[in-house]
Amino acid sequence: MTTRLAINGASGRMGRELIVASQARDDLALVAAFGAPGSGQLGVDAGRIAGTDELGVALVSSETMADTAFDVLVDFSLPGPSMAALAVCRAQGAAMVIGTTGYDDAQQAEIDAGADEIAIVQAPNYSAGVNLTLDLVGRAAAALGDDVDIEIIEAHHRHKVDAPSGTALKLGDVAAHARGQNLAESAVYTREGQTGARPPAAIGFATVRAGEIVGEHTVLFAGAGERLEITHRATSRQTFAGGAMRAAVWAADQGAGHYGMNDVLGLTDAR
Ligand SMILES: NC(=O)C1=CN([C@@H]2O[C@H](COP(=O)(O)OP(=O)(O)OC[C@H]3O[C@@H](n4cnc5c(N)ncnc54)[C@H](OP(=O)(O)O)[C@@H]3O)[C@@H](O)[C@H]2O)C=CC1
Ligand SMILES: O=C(O)C1=N[C@H](C(=O)O)C[C@H](O)C1
Repeated sequence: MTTRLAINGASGRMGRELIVASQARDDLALVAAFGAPGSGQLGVDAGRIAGTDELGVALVSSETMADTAFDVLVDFSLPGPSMAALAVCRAQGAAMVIGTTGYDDAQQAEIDAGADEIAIVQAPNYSAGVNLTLDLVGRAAAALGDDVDIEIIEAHHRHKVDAPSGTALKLGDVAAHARGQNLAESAVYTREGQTGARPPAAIGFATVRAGEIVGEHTVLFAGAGERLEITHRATSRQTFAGGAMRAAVWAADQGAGHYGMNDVLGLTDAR
């Protein structure tokens, strides 16, 4: 069976990669490409936007989303626009694959509520490598316990608008959970001036924004006389796009629920 796929944020960095990745699968048919209402690329063929052959699907304003039928919507846009997309998916009973990061608590609560009605896959990172990294970090944090200091360092391109990255926050959440801590109570997002000594249970975050770095994450476990570092480096956005396409096909077959990439990949411990 072919899944009818719609993409929100289709002319963005990830949107263009999603268009390309959708063409590599014969179980997906791209039926709609949505962009910002004011985009100068409205009306342009999605294939042309992505640098491939014409696909016969033009970029249209996301304000028209409710007029189009699809089985699954893949959203890599911004938190605000993805909330509007969520409302359309709920109204249509379509599944949603959420790649967008940077939600506030109220927006995340709306996503959680939406998952009572439709299948939602939400992951801050759709690469298989990062999802295995989450598993490894959970195991390392549990094994090393309170004897080590945990710091998370992430680096991304200069265009990224949210910090720390969604992946860094998820890594922190997994590490905190594995040590019986709550990330909200342990996280240290900034340090400047007379900070005082490091609280032992702190989970620190450091953010780099530079050039065109696709996405790099290191979790540092520093103890007495040794240091363990677990690093993932994405070198192409195709790794995210391919994973999101896999999630889209999977989501189309699921009942209502809030799923992660661990469910799509069949991993039990990773998120
Ligand atoms: N989960 C994962 O694996 C990954 C997640 N991400 C996340 O995906 C998101 C997008 O990243 P990226 O592609 O780099 O960002 P971009 O800014 O390149 O893309 C976002 C797109 O959303 C569009 N947009 C803005 N407003 C609307 C609207 N109202 N309706 C529809 N589309 C709209 C923008 O259009 P315009 O430019 O015309 O304003 C733009 O094309 C980020 O949150 C990022 O963190 C990124 C990579 C991997
Ligand atoms: O904005 C990006 O580019 C990325 N965002 C995601 C995040 O916030 O974790 C995933 C990836 O690292 C790229």
